[in-house]
Amino acid sequence: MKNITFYRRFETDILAGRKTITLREASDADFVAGDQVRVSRYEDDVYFCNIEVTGVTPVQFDDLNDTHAVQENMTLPELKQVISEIYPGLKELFMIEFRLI
Ligand SMILES: CC(=O)Nc1cc[nH]c(=O)n1
Repeated sequence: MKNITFYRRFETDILAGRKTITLREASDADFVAGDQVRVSRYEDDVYFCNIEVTGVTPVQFDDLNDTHAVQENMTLPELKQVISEIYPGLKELFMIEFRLI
């Protein structure tokens, strides 16, 4: 089974179903719809759930919108700030949509 890690601060939102996408650089987006993926925390690799990937779509940083922000349980300015901190200067992102399984 493939694995993906999330920062610890996202764990509660994922488990509550409030965060249903993740925006990743290309090297971290090697998923296709239907993949069942083990999820662990980036900081300590502690497992916390499994997800099913429901879609993978390229998205430009400059095209991020309120729908993406809602899917991340953030405001759009918060989302742009977070992504800018994780991937400074990166314009081409991939939106991985998922559901808890
Ligand atoms: C570990 C890691 O890169 N986590 C990320 C990155 C972007 N979005 C996200 O939800 N989680």
